[in-house]
Formats: sequence, structure tokens, C-alpha cells
Amino acid sequence: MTTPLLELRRVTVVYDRRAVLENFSMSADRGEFVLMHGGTGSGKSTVLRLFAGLTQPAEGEVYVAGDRVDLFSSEERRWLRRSMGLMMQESLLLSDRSVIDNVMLPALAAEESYGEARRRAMLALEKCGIGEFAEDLPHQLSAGQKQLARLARAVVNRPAVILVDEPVAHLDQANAETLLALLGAFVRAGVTVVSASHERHVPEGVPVREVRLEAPEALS
Ligand SMILES: Nc1ncnc2c1ncn2[C@@H]1O[C@H](COP(=O)(O)OP(=O)(O)OP(=O)(O)O)[C@@H](O)[C@H]1O
Repeated sequence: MTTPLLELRRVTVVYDRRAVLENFSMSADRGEFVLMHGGTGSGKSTVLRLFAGLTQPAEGEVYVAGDRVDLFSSEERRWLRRSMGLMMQESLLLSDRSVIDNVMLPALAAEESYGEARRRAMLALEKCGIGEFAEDLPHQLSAGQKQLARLARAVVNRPAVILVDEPVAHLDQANAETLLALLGAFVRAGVTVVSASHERHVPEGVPVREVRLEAPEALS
């Protein structure tokens, strides 16, 4: 049996003395689209944050590529995050920098040279279909284009894992389909995408693993 790329084993997360996830297990393989769905407060973002090393479990184990990342030091967790493509709810585009400058940031953080970071950022923007907006400021983009720019920024370091929180929220159907098709193309190229979503938005024609989360009883 091969080791899953991502795995939670009997994880419990507690915020303010309240368990959000309790004894929760899941796993994801390479080249799989994982849909985490469930209502508000059910812990979808918390699962993404566990894999990114942004939240620590009170109990249980978190594995990425076989490594026990919940035991990582804060420096190791920073490197873990740099190796992943993150589209978290709080990770907005910086409003005072051009789109390409935003997309370059993770490449610069990964210690690429300025020239290489810019080249990769342009490739990522082109792959996401918005190369022509590279020099614009984020406010000049539509909601759909901003979301594509966030995806370009998430994939600039060619990650094996992309973690996305509500990727198509607030997008019209055409933009949602474009974004899902791009996520599907990354999955077909062998990337594992974990998507947290209120609704069942999945790309066509790729292996999908569905994980349904229930809000803790006190909230339901
Ligand atoms: N840093 C935190 N401190 C305290 N409580 C938190 C924190 N982060 C999340 N929570 C609580 O944990 C629960 C699960 O949050 P989480 O964001 O994982 O849910 P979600 O399923 O992603 O919700 P939504 O769909 O609304 O984004 C919520 O009740 C939330 O208020």
C-alpha cells in the first residue's frame, strides 16, 4: 500500500475549549481532488490549516508525504507552507502591488532570484489565462480575474499540493467553471487539490474524494 500524500489520523482540534474536529481521520493521494464540504463552522478551513501547519491538533497526527508535520518546528512549518499552493480565505492580493508582483511573492519567499520569480509568475499567469493583466493593480481586475490571480500565486512554485478555501464563492457560473477547469488540469498533472466548499463544486473528469464534515453538536 502506498503512503497517502496527505493524512489526518484521529485528529482533534480545540478552539476556546470547544472541539471543532473530534477524532477525525482522512487521507488524500497524489493526483486527487478532495472536496471537503459541510456547513459553516464544520471545520473545513481547519482541515486546510492543519495540512498547512497553521493550526496544531490537540490530539492526533498530521502527515504530509509521510512526514509528521504536527511535530515540525515553526521554521519547518514555514518551509512546508512554501512548498504548498495556498488559496486561503485570508490570503488576499496586496492592493498596492501589481498582479505580477503579487504572484511573484511566493517565489521570492522560496529564495528564487528576482528574474526567475518574475519568469515563473508570468508563466503561472499565462497558465491561468490572465497574462494580459500582469501589470495591472488588483482593483482593476474583476472578481473572477482576481481569483485566477490568487490561483496563479498559489501555483507559482509548482506545488504538489494546492489547498483552496471556497474557490468559487462569489463567482458567476462562467468564472466558476474556468477556475474549476484549471484546478482539474492541475489534478490531471498529478497535483493533489484539497478544496473546502459549502457546495459540491468539483472539476469534471478527475478522481474526486468527498469528505463531508458535520458541525459540532453544540452548533447544530
Ligand atoms: N482561531 C480560532 N479561534 C477560535 N475559534 C476558531 C478559530 N478558527 C476557527 N474557529 C471556530 O472553529 C469552527 C470551525 O471553523 P472553520 O473555519 O474550520 O469552519 P468552516 O467549515 O471552514 O466554516 P466556514 O464555511 O464558515 O468557513 C468555527 O466555529 C469557528 O468559529
